[in-house]
Amino acid sequence: MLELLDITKVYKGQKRAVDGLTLRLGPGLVGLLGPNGAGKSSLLRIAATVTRPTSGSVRFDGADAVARPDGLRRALGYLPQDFGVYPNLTAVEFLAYLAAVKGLSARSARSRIDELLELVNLAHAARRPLGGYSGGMLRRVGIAQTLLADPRVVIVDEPTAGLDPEERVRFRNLLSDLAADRLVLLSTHIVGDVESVASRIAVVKGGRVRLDGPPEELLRGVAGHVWEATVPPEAAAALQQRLLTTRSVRTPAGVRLRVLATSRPLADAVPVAPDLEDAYVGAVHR
Ligand SMILES: Nc1ncnc2c1ncn2[C@@H]1O[C@H](COP(=O)(O)OP(=O)(O)OP(=O)(O)O)[C@@H](O)[C@H]1O
Repeated sequence: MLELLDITKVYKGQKRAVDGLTLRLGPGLVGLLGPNGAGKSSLLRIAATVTRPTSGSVRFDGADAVARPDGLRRALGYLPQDFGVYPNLTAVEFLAYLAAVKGLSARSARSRIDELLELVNLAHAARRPLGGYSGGMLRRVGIAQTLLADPRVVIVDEPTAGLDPEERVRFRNLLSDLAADRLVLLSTHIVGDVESVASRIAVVKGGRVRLDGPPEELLRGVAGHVWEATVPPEAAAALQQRLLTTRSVRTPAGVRLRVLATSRPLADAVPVAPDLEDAYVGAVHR
């Protein structure tokens, strides 16, 4: 459906933000996971036809979406990282304004907006000015906005930034529902945002894909390589320097280190089942 082929983005006088990256995407929730500065936003802006790649191509249903972006734009809902609202408008007024910008007729926009505010659980606040909304509510307005034209592709850039844990869960579930019959491409630097909901995760660093596949496959990749050992607190810092540590927790018995290693890293280390955080850290530090 959406193909990002050998994409490179070089900003003026800057290093490469995206470096020969290829992703072929179909329906489902795809998590683009990577540390700050990995190139996620740059890639999503290119996928959303907001920015052109320096080289490489974007194809939507086989057609060139760089030279002729209109087809993709019609099928697309995009929530940028820096999504802003007009604080004096109510949710209904703001969405009606955006619907008009998108060229939707006032009548179809009206019923669609009611539907969407219901979907994102904002019907109760529909007629309140956005200036009084919480961060989580504004993110949900942002999501509602992406869905105005019933898009086949939804691209959301770090939508959970600034949300509290409860809002995060609600948001994750909403995106997961949306992905039942469309492509939802979501960027984040938090493994928990995509764990349990993504059908596919691509780990990006330095503008390249370091790891890509369904979560189960990512877990299989580190199976047998994750270990835990409890070490004396005074030894922990040096060991963390030497070993690839995915977690360290202070316990009454000492510091419990979780370590990625192909063979037993410490005499009393025991093998443990991997989780996605292990796979992510492994991919980013490889
Ligand atoms: N408009 C721009 N002009 C110059 N450099 C840019 C621009 N946008 C991004 N960069 C640089 O490109 C690199 C990748 O940035 P990008 O925002 O795509 O990464 P990211 O993974 O989304 O990170 P973050 O989560 O911090 O937004 C960074 O080094 C960034 O400083």
